[in-house]
Amino acid sequence: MAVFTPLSDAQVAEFLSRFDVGSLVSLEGVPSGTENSTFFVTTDRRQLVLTLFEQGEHEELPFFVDLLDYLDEHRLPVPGPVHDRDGIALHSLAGKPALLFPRLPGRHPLSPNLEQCRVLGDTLGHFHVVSRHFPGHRPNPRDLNWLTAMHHKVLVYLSPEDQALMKDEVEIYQGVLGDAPELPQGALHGDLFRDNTLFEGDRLGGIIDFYNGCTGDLLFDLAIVINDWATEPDGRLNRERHDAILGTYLARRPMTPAEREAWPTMLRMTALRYWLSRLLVVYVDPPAHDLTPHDPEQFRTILRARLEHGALPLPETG
Ligand SMILES: Nc1ncnc2c1ncn2[C@@H]1O[C@H](COP(=O)(O)OP(=O)(O)O)[C@@H](O)[C@H]1O
Ligand SMILES: N[C@@H](CCOP(=O)(O)O)C(=O)O
Repeated sequence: MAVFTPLSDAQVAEFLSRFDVGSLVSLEGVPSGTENSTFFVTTDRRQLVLTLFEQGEHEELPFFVDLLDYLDEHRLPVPGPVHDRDGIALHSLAGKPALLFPRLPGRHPLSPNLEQCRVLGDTLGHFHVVSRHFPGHRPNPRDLNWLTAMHHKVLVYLSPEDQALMKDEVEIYQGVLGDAPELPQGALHGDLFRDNTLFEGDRLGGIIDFYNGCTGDLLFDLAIVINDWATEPDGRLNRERHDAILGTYLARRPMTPAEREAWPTMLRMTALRYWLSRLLVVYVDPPAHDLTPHDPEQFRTILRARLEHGALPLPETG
Protein backbone atom coordinates (compact mmCIF):
# COMPACT_ATOMS: atom_id res chain seq x y z
CA MET A 1 0.00 0.00 0.00
CA ALA A 2 1.51 3.29 -0.96
CA VAL A 3 -0.86 6.17 -0.56
CA PHE A 4 0.76 7.95 2.32
CA THR A 5 -1.51 11.01 2.20
CA PRO A 6 -5.17 10.21 1.48
CA LEU A 7 -7.12 12.82 -0.50
CA SER A 8 -10.87 13.43 -0.69
CA ASP A 9 -12.78 13.92 -3.93
CA ALA A 10 -13.54 17.50 -2.84
CA GLN A 11 -9.83 18.33 -2.37
CA VAL A 12 -8.95 16.95 -5.79
CA ALA A 13 -11.92 18.59 -7.53
CA GLU A 14 -10.87 21.96 -6.12
CA PHE A 15 -7.23 21.32 -7.13
CA LEU A 16 -8.24 20.43 -10.70
CA SER A 17 -10.25 23.63 -11.10
CA ARG A 18 -7.06 25.66 -11.81
CA PHE A 19 -6.20 23.41 -14.76
CA ASP A 20 -7.95 23.11 -18.07
CA VAL A 21 -8.55 19.36 -17.69
CA GLY A 22 -12.28 18.97 -17.06
CA SER A 23 -14.13 17.97 -13.88
CA LEU A 24 -13.42 15.10 -11.53
CA VAL A 25 -15.22 11.84 -12.26
CA SER A 26 -13.20 9.42 -10.12
CA LEU A 27 -10.14 9.23 -7.89
CA GLU A 28 -8.17 6.04 -7.18
CA GLY A 29 -5.05 5.59 -5.02
CA VAL A 30 -2.23 3.64 -6.75
CA PRO A 31 -0.94 0.90 -4.47
CA SER A 32 2.40 0.22 -6.20
CA GLY A 33 4.27 3.46 -5.48
CA THR A 34 7.21 3.37 -3.10
CA GLU A 35 8.16 6.95 -2.34
CA ASN A 36 5.32 9.26 -3.23
CA SER A 37 1.52 9.17 -3.06
CA THR A 38 0.14 8.51 -6.52
CA PHE A 39 -3.50 8.73 -7.67
CA PHE A 40 -5.22 7.92 -10.94
CA VAL A 41 -7.61 10.77 -11.66
CA THR A 42 -10.37 10.51 -14.26
CA THR A 43 -12.13 13.67 -15.42
CA ASP A 44 -14.91 14.06 -17.96
CA ARG A 45 -12.13 14.88 -20.48
CA ARG A 46 -9.03 12.80 -19.72
CA GLN A 47 -7.07 10.35 -17.60
CA LEU A 48 -4.46 11.86 -15.30
CA VAL A 49 -1.99 10.93 -12.58
CA LEU A 50 -1.64 13.09 -9.48
CA THR A 51 1.56 12.77 -7.47
CA LEU A 52 2.11 14.15 -3.98
CA PHE A 53 5.80 14.30 -3.03
CA GLU A 54 6.27 12.71 0.36
CA GLN A 55 10.04 12.74 0.62
CA GLY A 56 13.20 13.83 -1.10
CA GLU A 57 14.55 17.25 -1.82
CA HIS A 58 11.55 19.37 -2.64
CA GLU A 59 13.76 22.20 -3.92
CA GLU A 60 14.81 19.82 -6.71
CA LEU A 61 11.28 19.43 -8.08
CA PRO A 62 11.65 22.35 -10.56
CA PHE A 63 14.56 20.44 -12.13
CA PHE A 64 12.31 17.42 -12.74
CA VAL A 65 9.55 19.62 -14.17
CA ASP A 66 12.02 21.33 -16.53
CA LEU A 67 13.52 17.99 -17.61
CA LEU A 68 10.11 16.43 -18.29
CA ASP A 69 8.94 19.55 -20.15
CA TYR A 70 12.12 19.47 -22.24
CA LEU A 71 11.84 15.77 -23.12
CA ASP A 72 8.13 16.14 -23.85
CA GLU A 73 8.86 19.08 -26.18
CA HIS A 74 11.36 16.82 -27.97
CA ARG A 75 8.66 14.16 -28.41
CA LEU A 76 10.09 11.58 -26.04
CA PRO A 77 7.42 9.31 -24.50
CA VAL A 78 7.36 10.86 -21.03
CA PRO A 79 4.52 12.31 -18.97
CA GLY A 80 4.99 16.04 -19.56
CA PRO A 81 3.59 17.75 -16.42
CA VAL A 82 0.24 19.47 -16.88
CA HIS A 83 0.54 23.25 -16.42
CA ASP A 84 -2.32 25.31 -15.03
CA ARG A 85 -3.97 28.25 -16.79
CA ASP A 86 -1.13 30.51 -15.59
CA GLY A 87 1.53 28.14 -16.93
CA ILE A 88 2.48 26.75 -13.50
CA ALA A 89 2.96 23.00 -13.03
CA LEU A 90 4.17 22.68 -9.44
CA HIS A 91 1.48 23.25 -6.79
CA SER A 92 0.77 22.28 -3.21
CA LEU A 93 -2.01 19.94 -2.08
CA ALA A 94 -2.65 18.67 1.47
CA GLY A 95 0.56 20.47 2.45
CA LYS A 96 2.66 18.48 -0.03
CA PRO A 97 4.15 19.53 -3.37
CA ALA A 98 1.91 18.17 -6.12
CA LEU A 99 2.17 17.56 -9.86
CA LEU A 100 -0.43 16.46 -12.37
CA PHE A 101 0.56 14.28 -15.33
CA PRO A 102 -1.15 12.66 -18.29
CA ARG A 103 -1.81 8.99 -17.58
CA LEU A 104 0.28 6.96 -20.03
CA PRO A 105 -0.94 3.63 -21.38
CA GLY A 106 0.59 0.22 -20.78
CA ARG A 107 2.08 -2.14 -18.20
CA HIS A 108 5.56 -2.76 -16.81
CA PRO A 109 7.32 -5.39 -18.98
CA LEU A 110 8.70 -7.75 -16.36
CA SER A 111 9.96 -10.21 -19.01
CA PRO A 112 10.63 -7.89 -21.93
CA ASN A 113 10.68 -9.43 -25.39
CA LEU A 114 13.37 -8.54 -27.92
CA GLU A 115 11.23 -5.99 -29.75
CA GLN A 116 10.51 -4.20 -26.47
CA CYS A 117 14.28 -4.19 -25.79
CA ARG A 118 14.95 -2.73 -29.25
CA VAL A 119 12.33 -0.03 -28.68
CA LEU A 120 13.76 0.80 -25.27
CA GLY A 121 17.33 1.03 -26.64
CA ASP A 122 16.19 3.25 -29.49
CA THR A 123 14.24 5.53 -27.14
CA LEU A 124 17.09 5.82 -24.65
CA GLY A 125 19.48 6.60 -27.52
CA HIS A 126 17.12 9.34 -28.71
CA PHE A 127 16.74 10.58 -25.12
CA HIS A 128 20.53 10.87 -24.74
CA VAL A 129 21.05 12.60 -28.09
CA VAL A 130 18.48 15.20 -27.06
CA SER A 131 19.44 15.42 -23.41
CA ARG A 132 23.04 16.41 -24.16
CA HIS A 133 21.64 19.88 -24.85
CA PHE A 134 19.37 20.10 -21.81
CA PRO A 135 20.37 23.33 -20.03
CA GLY A 136 19.50 22.26 -16.46
CA HIS A 137 21.98 20.94 -13.94
CA ARG A 138 21.66 18.48 -11.08
CA PRO A 139 24.75 16.47 -10.12
CA ASN A 140 24.20 12.71 -10.14
CA PRO A 141 23.23 11.88 -6.52
CA ARG A 142 24.44 8.26 -6.93
CA ASP A 143 27.76 8.81 -8.69
CA LEU A 144 31.24 7.64 -7.70
CA ASN A 145 31.55 10.41 -5.09
CA TRP A 146 28.41 9.07 -3.43
CA LEU A 147 29.68 5.47 -3.57
CA THR A 148 32.98 6.56 -2.10
CA ALA A 149 31.33 8.47 0.74
CA MET A 150 28.56 5.97 1.56
CA HIS A 151 30.02 2.50 1.20
CA HIS A 152 31.73 2.77 4.62
CA LYS A 153 28.29 2.87 6.26
CA VAL A 154 27.36 -0.67 5.27
CA LEU A 155 30.70 -2.48 5.61
CA VAL A 156 29.97 -3.49 9.20
CA TYR A 157 26.91 -5.46 8.03
CA LEU A 158 28.83 -7.46 5.42
CA SER A 159 30.91 -10.65 5.56
CA PRO A 160 34.70 -10.11 5.41
CA GLU A 161 34.61 -11.32 1.80
CA ASP A 162 31.93 -8.82 0.79
CA GLN A 163 33.66 -6.01 2.67
CA ALA A 164 36.80 -6.67 0.63
CA LEU A 165 34.76 -6.90 -2.57
CA MET A 166 33.06 -3.56 -1.97
CA LYS A 167 36.21 -1.72 -0.87
CA ASP A 168 38.32 -3.10 -3.72
CA GLU A 169 35.70 -2.29 -6.29
CA VAL A 170 35.28 1.33 -5.18
CA GLU A 171 39.06 1.74 -5.32
CA ILE A 172 39.18 0.30 -8.84
CA TYR A 173 36.40 2.62 -10.03
CA GLN A 174 38.28 5.58 -8.59
CA GLY A 175 41.38 4.51 -10.54
CA VAL A 176 39.68 3.69 -13.83
CA LEU A 177 37.00 6.40 -13.95
CA GLY A 178 38.97 9.05 -12.07
CA ASP A 179 41.76 8.90 -14.69
CA ALA A 180 39.51 8.51 -17.74
CA PRO A 181 38.86 11.43 -20.11
CA GLU A 182 35.48 13.04 -19.45
CA LEU A 183 32.67 10.87 -20.77
CA PRO A 184 29.78 12.40 -22.77
CA GLN A 185 27.45 14.28 -20.44
CA GLY A 186 23.75 15.01 -20.50
CA ALA A 187 20.53 14.56 -18.57
CA LEU A 188 19.85 11.03 -17.31
CA HIS A 189 16.76 9.19 -16.13
CA GLY A 190 18.94 7.70 -13.40
CA ASP A 191 16.77 4.66 -12.57
CA LEU A 192 15.44 3.26 -15.84
CA PHE A 193 14.34 -0.14 -14.59
CA ARG A 194 11.61 -2.15 -16.34
CA ASP A 195 9.12 -0.99 -13.71
CA ASN A 196 9.70 2.60 -14.70
CA THR A 197 8.42 1.94 -18.21
CA LEU A 198 4.96 1.17 -19.57
CA PHE A 199 4.46 -0.91 -22.72
CA GLU A 200 1.29 -1.63 -24.66
CA GLY A 201 2.35 -4.71 -26.59
CA ASP A 202 5.60 -3.65 -28.28
CA ARG A 203 4.77 0.04 -28.13
CA LEU A 204 6.45 2.08 -25.42
CA GLY A 205 3.62 3.99 -23.73
CA GLY A 206 6.10 5.92 -21.66
CA ILE A 207 9.00 6.25 -19.25
CA ILE A 208 7.97 7.37 -15.76
CA ASP A 209 9.45 8.15 -12.33
CA PHE A 210 12.11 10.73 -13.11
CA TYR A 211 12.95 11.46 -9.47
CA ASN A 212 16.49 10.10 -9.84
CA GLY A 213 16.86 12.33 -12.91
CA CYS A 214 20.11 14.27 -12.96
CA THR A 215 22.96 15.34 -15.22
CA GLY A 216 26.15 13.35 -15.64
CA ASP A 217 27.70 10.47 -17.59
CA LEU A 218 25.23 9.16 -20.17
CA LEU A 219 26.96 5.79 -19.92
CA PHE A 220 25.76 5.48 -16.31
CA ASP A 221 22.13 5.45 -17.51
CA LEU A 222 22.86 2.84 -20.18
CA ALA A 223 24.64 0.54 -17.73
CA ILE A 224 21.67 0.70 -15.32
CA VAL A 225 19.40 -0.36 -18.18
CA ILE A 226 21.58 -3.30 -19.24
CA ASN A 227 21.92 -4.54 -15.66
CA ASP A 228 18.16 -4.50 -15.10
CA TRP A 229 16.78 -5.38 -18.55
CA ALA A 230 19.35 -7.88 -19.79
CA THR A 231 20.33 -9.95 -16.75
CA GLU A 232 19.50 -13.59 -16.05
CA PRO A 233 18.48 -14.68 -12.52
CA ASP A 234 22.07 -15.92 -11.95
CA GLY A 235 23.38 -12.42 -12.69
CA ARG A 236 24.85 -13.23 -16.10
CA LEU A 237 24.04 -11.10 -19.11
CA ASN A 238 21.37 -12.29 -21.53
CA ARG A 239 23.11 -11.81 -24.88
CA GLU A 240 19.95 -11.43 -26.96
CA ARG A 241 18.43 -8.70 -24.82
CA HIS A 242 21.82 -7.05 -24.41
CA ASP A 243 22.34 -6.93 -28.18
CA ALA A 244 18.76 -5.81 -28.86
CA ILE A 245 19.05 -2.83 -26.50
CA LEU A 246 22.58 -1.84 -27.44
CA GLY A 247 22.05 -2.38 -31.18
CA THR A 248 19.34 0.29 -31.39
CA TYR A 249 20.94 2.53 -28.76
CA LEU A 250 24.32 2.62 -30.51
CA ALA A 251 22.66 3.30 -33.87
CA ARG A 252 21.32 6.52 -32.30
CA ARG A 253 24.38 7.39 -30.24
CA PRO A 254 27.63 5.49 -30.85
CA MET A 255 29.93 5.21 -27.84
CA THR A 256 33.13 7.24 -27.85
CA PRO A 257 36.43 5.34 -27.43
CA ALA A 258 36.54 6.52 -23.79
CA GLU A 259 33.07 5.11 -23.19
CA ARG A 260 34.01 1.75 -24.72
CA GLU A 261 37.00 1.64 -22.40
CA ALA A 262 34.90 2.56 -19.34
CA TRP A 263 31.95 0.27 -20.18
CA PRO A 264 32.89 -2.89 -18.22
CA THR A 265 33.71 -0.75 -15.18
CA MET A 266 30.46 1.22 -15.53
CA LEU A 267 28.44 -2.01 -15.58
CA ARG A 268 30.09 -3.03 -12.32
CA MET A 269 29.79 0.41 -10.75
CA THR A 270 26.07 0.69 -11.42
CA ALA A 271 25.55 -2.84 -10.05
CA LEU A 272 27.39 -1.79 -6.90
CA ARG A 273 25.35 1.44 -6.81
CA TYR A 274 22.15 -0.62 -6.31
CA TRP A 275 23.77 -3.18 -4.02
CA LEU A 276 24.77 -0.24 -1.83
CA SER A 277 21.55 1.79 -2.04
CA ARG A 278 19.52 -1.31 -1.15
CA LEU A 279 21.85 -2.17 1.76
CA LEU A 280 21.46 1.37 3.04
CA VAL A 281 17.68 0.99 2.97
CA VAL A 282 17.83 -2.34 4.82
CA TYR A 283 20.44 -1.50 7.48
CA VAL A 284 21.05 2.22 7.77
CA ASP A 285 18.07 4.29 6.75
CA PRO A 286 14.87 2.22 6.59
CA PRO A 287 11.87 4.04 5.11
CA ALA A 288 9.35 5.54 7.53
CA HIS A 289 6.65 3.55 5.73
CA ASP A 290 6.19 -0.17 6.05
CA LEU A 291 7.34 -1.26 2.59
CA THR A 292 9.24 -4.40 1.64
CA PRO A 293 12.74 -3.28 0.67
CA HIS A 294 14.30 -4.44 -2.60
CA ASP A 295 16.77 -7.30 -2.19
CA PRO A 296 20.43 -6.11 -2.08
CA GLU A 297 21.66 -9.64 -2.89
CA GLN A 298 20.33 -9.38 -6.42
CA PHE A 299 22.86 -6.67 -7.24
CA ARG A 300 25.70 -8.37 -5.39
CA THR A 301 25.03 -11.36 -7.66
CA ILE A 302 25.07 -9.10 -10.72
CA LEU A 303 28.31 -7.47 -9.61
CA ARG A 304 29.98 -10.85 -9.06
CA ALA A 305 28.81 -12.06 -12.47
CA ARG A 306 30.19 -8.94 -14.20
CA LEU A 307 33.49 -9.48 -12.39
CA GLU A 308 33.67 -13.15 -13.31
CA HIS A 309 32.48 -12.94 -16.93
CA GLY A 310 33.26 -9.33 -17.89
CA ALA A 311 31.16 -7.39 -20.38
CA LEU A 312 29.88 -8.89 -23.64
CA PRO A 313 31.24 -7.59 -26.95
CA LEU A 314 29.28 -4.55 -28.10
CA PRO A 315 27.09 -5.27 -31.14
CA GLU A 316 28.16 -3.83 -34.47
CA THR A 317 25.77 -1.24 -35.86
CA GLY A 318 25.03 -0.73 -39.52
N1 LIG B 1 2.15 9.03 -15.90
C1 LIG B 1 1.77 7.80 -15.52
N2 LIG B 1 0.96 7.07 -16.32
C2 LIG B 1 0.53 5.84 -15.94
N3 LIG B 1 0.85 5.26 -14.77
C3 LIG B 1 1.66 5.94 -13.92
C4 LIG B 1 2.17 7.24 -14.25
N4 LIG B 1 2.93 7.67 -13.22
C5 LIG B 1 2.90 6.69 -12.30
N5 LIG B 1 2.13 5.66 -12.70
C6 LIG B 1 1.84 4.41 -11.95
O1 LIG B 1 2.01 4.67 -10.59
C7 LIG B 1 3.00 3.80 -10.03
C8 LIG B 1 3.82 4.56 -8.99
O2 LIG B 1 4.44 5.69 -9.62
P1 LIG B 1 5.97 6.08 -9.33
O3 LIG B 1 6.22 7.43 -9.91
O4 LIG B 1 6.84 4.94 -9.81
O5 LIG B 1 5.95 6.18 -7.73
P2 LIG B 1 7.09 5.91 -6.66
O6 LIG B 1 8.19 6.90 -6.98
O7 LIG B 1 6.39 6.17 -5.38
O8 LIG B 1 7.52 4.46 -6.83
C9 LIG B 1 3.83 3.32 -11.23
O9 LIG B 1 4.41 2.07 -11.02
C10 LIG B 1 2.76 3.27 -12.32
O10 LIG B 1 2.06 2.06 -12.25
N1 LIG C 1 14.97 1.19 -8.58
C1 LIG C 1 15.72 1.21 -7.35
C2 LIG C 1 15.14 2.10 -6.31
C3 LIG C 1 15.55 3.57 -6.48
O1 LIG C 1 16.89 3.79 -6.12
P1 LIG C 1 17.32 4.81 -4.93
O2 LIG C 1 18.80 4.90 -4.96
O3 LIG C 1 16.63 6.12 -5.22
O4 LIG C 1 16.83 4.15 -3.65
C4 LIG C 1 15.94 -0.24 -6.84
O5 LIG C 1 15.45 -1.14 -7.52
O6 LIG C 1 16.61 -0.44 -5.83
